Amino acid sequence: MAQSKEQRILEFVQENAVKGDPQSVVEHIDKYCSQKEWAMNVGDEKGLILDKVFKETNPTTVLELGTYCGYSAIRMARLLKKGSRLLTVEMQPEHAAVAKPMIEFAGVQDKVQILEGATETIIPSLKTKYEVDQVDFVFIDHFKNFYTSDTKLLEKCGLLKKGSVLLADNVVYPGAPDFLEYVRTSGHYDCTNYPSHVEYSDKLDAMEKAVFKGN
Ligand SMILES: O=C(NCCCCCn1ccc2cnccc21)c1cc(-c2ccc(F)cc2)cc(O)c1O
Ligand SMILES: [Mg+2]
Repeated sequence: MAQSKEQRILEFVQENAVKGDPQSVVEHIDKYCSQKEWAMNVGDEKGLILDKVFKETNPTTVLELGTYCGYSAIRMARLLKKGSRLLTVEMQPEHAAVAKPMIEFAGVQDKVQILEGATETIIPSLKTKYEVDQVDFVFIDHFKNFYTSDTKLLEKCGLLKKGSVLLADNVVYPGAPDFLEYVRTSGHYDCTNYPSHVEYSDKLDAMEKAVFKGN
């Protein structure tokens, strides 16, 4: 079976990065995807925005929608305080199959749990099956047309508390116009836009922070 791009990224990391060093793994994924093959990691430019917002939030329970190769999960896990955990949802098995060894190579497997499946089935099971009470930080980076429905689902399932932070990637490109419309007009969120660029590109993009104001 021919190797996938995602498997090539993993191999490059395993052969060049420092095992157990999440920063080294992040740097090597960026190196490969900026110099060899483009891939849809949040990347180094938007990654610095993710770091900043994550540090400001200092979350205990983190949810990520869209794992891909594990880049943003590793980027966040390297900043997680002791006793905190990150749950990341990935619907595509071939991506989860790369993210798992990537997360293990980075040495953050004890903080990160990959949940394989669709968000619409996993989100309603977080409280019962994964012992989640509420989430402090949600990084949204999966199908762009799922951002709004999954945000509403998080609300409905009582997973958000006053101050919970949603940070959404790609709100300009590929774009999530209905999500922007919803969080900016629903009255339930305080929103901030962070202009940036598509990973490893000069195309314009942005991230949107939406802080839940409580029910
Ligand atoms: O499509 C993107 N991401 C989504 C990947 C698929 C998610 C699948 N998935 C995972 C969990 C899950 C749960 N439920 C349902 C589906 C689920 C994406 C694309 C670009 C991009 C593409 C072309 C271009 F020319 C420029 C930019 C850039 C990004 O940063 C992106 O994030
Ligand atoms: Mg993205």
